[in-house]
Amino acid sequence: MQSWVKRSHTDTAKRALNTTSLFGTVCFKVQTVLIDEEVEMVTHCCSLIRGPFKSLQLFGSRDCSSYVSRTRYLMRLKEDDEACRGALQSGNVLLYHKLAPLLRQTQRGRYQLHVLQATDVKGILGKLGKDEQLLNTSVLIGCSDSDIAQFSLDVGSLEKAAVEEMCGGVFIDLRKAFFLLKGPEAPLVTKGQALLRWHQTHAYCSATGQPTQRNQAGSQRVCLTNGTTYYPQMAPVVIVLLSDGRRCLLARQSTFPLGMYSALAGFCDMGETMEETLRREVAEEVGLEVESLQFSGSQHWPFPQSSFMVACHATVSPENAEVNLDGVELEDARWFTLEEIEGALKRKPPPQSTKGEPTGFWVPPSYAIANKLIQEWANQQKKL
Ligand SMILES: NC(=O)C1=CN([C@@H]2O[C@H](COP(=O)(O)OP(=O)(O)OC[C@H]3O[C@@H](n4cnc5c(N)ncnc54)[C@H](O)[C@@H]3O)[C@@H](O)[C@H]2O)C=CC1
Ligand SMILES: [Mg+2]
Repeated sequence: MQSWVKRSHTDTAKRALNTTSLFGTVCFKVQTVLIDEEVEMVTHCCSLIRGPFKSLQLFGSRDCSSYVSRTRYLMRLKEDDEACRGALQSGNVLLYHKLAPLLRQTQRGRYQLHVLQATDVKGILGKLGKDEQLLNTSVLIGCSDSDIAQFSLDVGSLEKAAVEEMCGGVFIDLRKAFFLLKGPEAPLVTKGQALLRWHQTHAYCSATGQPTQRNQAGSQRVCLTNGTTYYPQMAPVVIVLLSDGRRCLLARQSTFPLGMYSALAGFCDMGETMEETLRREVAEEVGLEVESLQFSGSQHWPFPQSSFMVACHATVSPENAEVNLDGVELEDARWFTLEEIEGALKRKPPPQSTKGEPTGFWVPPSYAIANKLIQEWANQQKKL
């Protein structure tokens, strides 16, 4: 049956499919990509190639999990500028203004990410008399559960209040936004910001001083003069909760909010393993020798720049648990009992305007991986 389909049309159909989002919206994309008289033929070709639209999936993904399909889809968008531009046209866009994300308040007063369609963004740009090309400066940050490519875009060149009014949202500083958002929205908003910030600070090659050019997805930049490729980077950090079997060690820097204590953390030196960093940081900051360690999890941490936090539990012997503080970085470090930790986990952070020491110490909020380490330690101790 396929023999009567002209090869050129089959190829055109394949190209059209390659510029669509993962599922759905095929008819729309075909119509935008092709001239009218080709649409019917191409639509038929599409069904021959992929089967009916409803079951259309790229990469033969009926056999794969949807996670694998989405991952492969994103991988291709990073490699294929044209496909990425196509995905952007029907994608979801998170707006930022000078790196502050756009949130909206629900009727119950809760804050959510304000996710816009690319067509809405174009409408806003048009109304504000800006070139639609600004949309093309978006960077790819993921793929939604409904298989729509997700992008982030900084509209810092537009008037903030005007965009807020048109969108019915508000741009909120990331530190606050991170605290207000729940579930997967928090890491998504930080990823979007981190990638935009990386592009804003890597416009030039550090070897030649010449401009670098990004790919459409924003997953890399290339120096036009010497061809060096730059990729977005995170600085690796080890964060560790020390235990002497009975108590855990928390510390504070003078720059922390009043009363907050956290796990020890430190940047990896060039060439170090995670284990070496952990051992060194503990020795440097509190003068203790680690006996054993156990990996717990990891987190991208956007403050003040992008860090890749690797979280571990570690033990020291109770006989050698006397803290010898490095006063340069830390203001205080103390051993805390399970009872004290349980109290701190329940305590809410004091309002920022609070003057003087709050009554009782508190620990980082749940979105910080330090909190997870502390929770894990407390749960473990309760079992003993
Ligand atoms: N998500 C979480 O739960 C927590 C995250 N953190 C984060 O961990 C990171 C590291 O913690 P610190 O105790 O401050 O590290 P640290 O103990 O290594 O000390 C910071 C110092 O290390 C030097 N340094 C070396 N490489 C650096 C790099 N790539 N970037 C910045 N400074 C570098 C600088 O002199 C800086 O003053 C911080 O960004 C902090 O925000 C800290 C505690 C909890
Ligand atoms: Mg440190």
